[in-house]
Amino acid sequence: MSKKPVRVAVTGAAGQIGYALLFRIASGEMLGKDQPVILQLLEIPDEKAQKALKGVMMELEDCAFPLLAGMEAHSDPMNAFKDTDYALLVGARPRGPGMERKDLLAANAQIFTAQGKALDKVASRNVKVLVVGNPANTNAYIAMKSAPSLPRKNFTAMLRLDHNRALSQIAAKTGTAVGDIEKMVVWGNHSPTMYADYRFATVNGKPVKDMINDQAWNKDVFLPTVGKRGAAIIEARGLSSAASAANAAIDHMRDWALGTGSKWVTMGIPSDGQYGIPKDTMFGFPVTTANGEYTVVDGLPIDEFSQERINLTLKELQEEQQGVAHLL
Ligand SMILES: NC(=O)C1=CN([C@@H]2O[C@H](COP(=O)(O)OP(=O)(O)OC[C@H]3O[C@@H](n4cnc5c(N)ncnc54)[C@H](O)[C@@H]3O)[C@@H](O)[C@H]2O)C=CC1
Ligand SMILES: O=C([O-])CC(=O)C(=O)O
Repeated sequence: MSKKPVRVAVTGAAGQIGYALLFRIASGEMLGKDQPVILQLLEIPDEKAQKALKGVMMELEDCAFPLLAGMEAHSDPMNAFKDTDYALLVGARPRGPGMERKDLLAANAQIFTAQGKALDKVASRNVKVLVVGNPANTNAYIAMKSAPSLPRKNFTAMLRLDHNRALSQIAAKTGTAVGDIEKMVVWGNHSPTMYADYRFATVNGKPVKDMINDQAWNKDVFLPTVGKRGAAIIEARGLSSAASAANAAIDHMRDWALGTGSKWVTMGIPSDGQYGIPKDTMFGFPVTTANGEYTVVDGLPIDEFSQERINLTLKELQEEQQGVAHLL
């Protein structure tokens, strides 16, 4: 017997990440090739955005995806999030000319407060929320704080693109296959302060750290390359990462829903105090997942260099949180 459809809400559905994301969700790449989905798509109440969304929906129709059990266009989160099982919050206000980080934070705080409240009221009590829109960690924190009746653990931020970027850089450096690398970690904020950490990584069981054995490369090449990759893509493409961001969102949700076994992945999740990160800070941690739940890989040794990097990204996140505290 075929499975009951699940409801997947996507915000910013007519944007460039949306265009790279929706077709893959509808084809079963996120939740499995046997899981029908109903897409509940949210765009701003603007004629041009809603018209563009209709165009994307026409294309989704034209794919005749067997797993696409329904599709809705919305301009109000209270409708878009009704009974939703999964919510991918992609839509956000991008940084415009002359905008400071705090202006961006304030503009997005309004969006994510409203969306958190709507999720709180109308979503499934088991909803799995992934925030992609930047600043992703703080937006996820705001949504979580605005949804007090939902479990905190339901709210996550996307660090998976950083994780995947780190894997590719290590594969290139060591001349190995991406798929053979295990135990990569990216700590902290989705921003250039993130700490991509390959101290525990292995390739076919061999330690990557020993294969590279070059702390100067780690500090001066690897970390800046991964940390500033988003800016490098913008510089090259004239547009920010979209297909790779959508791919990371699929990876994040698929692993959360379907399980990783013993494989480590990075998720931005509200801290329970692990590694000295204050409770509720939306922080990138190594996790494994099973039965729809994630578990932090705890107790890893943190050396002096790593502690410094973790402190730096934590400080930035705390400043972002303080910047929006008056709005919550
Ligand atoms: N966490 C991560 O790793 C990454 C995050 N991003 C972020 O993802 C976000 C989306 O990127 P793109 O799709 O390239 O941008 P985009 O500008 O192409 O699309 C964003 C869409 O969101 C819509 N939108 C804005 N406010 C909304 C709201 N309140 N409700 C519903 N829809 C709303 C806009 O109308 C637009 O269609 C940006 O904030 C970007 O910085 C991008 C790449 C990686
Ligand atoms: O840098 C940006 O604006 C987009 C982004 O988050 C990324 O590519 O990591």
